[in-house]
Amino acid sequence: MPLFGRKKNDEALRHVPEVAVLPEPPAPGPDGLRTLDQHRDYLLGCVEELMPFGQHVLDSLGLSICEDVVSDLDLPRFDNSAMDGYAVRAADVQYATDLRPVRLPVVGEVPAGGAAPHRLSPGTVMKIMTGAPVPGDADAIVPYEATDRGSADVTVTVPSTVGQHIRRRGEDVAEGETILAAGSRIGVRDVGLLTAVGIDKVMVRPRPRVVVISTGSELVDPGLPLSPEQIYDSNSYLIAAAAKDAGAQVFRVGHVGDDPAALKQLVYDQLVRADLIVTTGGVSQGDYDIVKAVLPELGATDFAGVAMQPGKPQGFGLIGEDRTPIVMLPGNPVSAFVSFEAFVRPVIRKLMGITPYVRPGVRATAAHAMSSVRGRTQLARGVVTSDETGARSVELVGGHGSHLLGDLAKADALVVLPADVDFVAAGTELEVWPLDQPR
Ligand SMILES: Nc1nc2c(c(=O)[nH]1)N[C@H]1C(S)=C(S)[C@@H](COP(=O)(O)OP(=O)(O)OC[C@H]3O[C@@H](n4cnc5c(N)ncnc54)[C@H](O)[C@@H]3O)O[C@H]1N2
Ligand code: MOO
Repeated sequence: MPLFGRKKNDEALRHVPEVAVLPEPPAPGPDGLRTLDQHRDYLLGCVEELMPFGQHVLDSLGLSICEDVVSDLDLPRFDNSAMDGYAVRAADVQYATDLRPVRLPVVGEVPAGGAAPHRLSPGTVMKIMTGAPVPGDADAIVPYEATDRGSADVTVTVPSTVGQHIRRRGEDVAEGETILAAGSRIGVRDVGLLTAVGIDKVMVRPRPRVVVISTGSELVDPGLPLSPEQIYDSNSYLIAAAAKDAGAQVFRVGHVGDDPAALKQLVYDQLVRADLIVTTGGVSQGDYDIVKAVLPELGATDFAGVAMQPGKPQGFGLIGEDRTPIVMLPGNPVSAFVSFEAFVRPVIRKLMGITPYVRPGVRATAAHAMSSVRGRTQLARGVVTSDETGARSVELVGGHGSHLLGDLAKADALVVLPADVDFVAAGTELEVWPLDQPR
């Protein structure tokens, strides 16, 4: 059943937009496969950053800003007190001690938010609260603790120096200063700074709306009973969680059975709210691998073998009237996850304008010998440890099987075993992709 009010008919579903043409895909190697880097770069070349728009500053957390932000204000805005106490002329109290206290009349009071008098006469003081503007000609603040806290007169028993406990106008941020450069990602502390200079909206690239669909007639939603031949749909949750972690606004549609018409209708229905669609399953050689069969009817698609393990069968397309990108991942759960890290996360980062699109890996030495498959970049699951000097080593968790979700959950990194080796000796330096690093 269609999920949205948009009118649909068979005619629309039969229509493959004429504009839907993909750029020339990378040529496969002699083994018929393209490399991981070639495939990722191809996908990145097929998608564009989302258009920026003005967003409330709190909703912009984690998003990429598309303008330089210049402060219209000095911070602090005016000279103000760092202490509750008395605004004084430092010269009047520079020699005050317990033995030689200085007594001065209190001629007024400045609360935070109160206007400061233009002038403090010599030989007088004013009560002042933290954050209140410093009266003209006052050049030091005497905290309550250095006085008898008097109201009409005050006795000062500690000497003061010029500038003491005064926060100077513009000493933190100067008017005209660039506080955030275009292309930066807005962090928690940026939200504090932006609002401190009075900015409530910023131009940012939005969170991509990512629709996640899993395919397979064997799938059942978690929480429901299973018959003996069924399994729970974990992929749609795993990929939805990963997309959320990457910064997307996720719509987890859930699973659809191996029914071509139902899949086509479902994907078509979702186009209205998708900046990116991610499916899992149905891209291999099986008799029921319907994604591969159906998606070309909705736009231009590219199904290819990538020289990686897991994650060899991959699909991509630009579908529907808006040429919405769709990434079609293999169904084995570890394959789907690894493919997400290799291809979908960079695509999401590009849509969001977050650079680098590909998160850089780190180096770690192999803690033990590792076997691999020559001709395929292996993305094995590993655990990284660091010694007291910060040097990292990595050991593998579990086997290479792309069904080993338990092992995947124990891992905290993907270990890149290069395509040109079938064996890695202990102590070899390897690239690893940390999984639990900040977005
Ligand atoms: N004759 C060949 N068979 C297969 C090949 C091949 O080259 N020739 N490639 C294998 C590889 S590698 C992979 S990866 C898989 C990919 O297959 P599909 O993308 O078509 O995925 P499915 O067949 O739908 O499922 C594979 C596997 O994963 C389980 N699965 C699927 N969806 C979910 C889900 N949402 N939650 C949990 N588990 C899921 C499914 O039950 C299967 O066990 O093809 C190989 N075969
Ligand atoms: O290449 Mo498949 O993705 O190993 O399991």
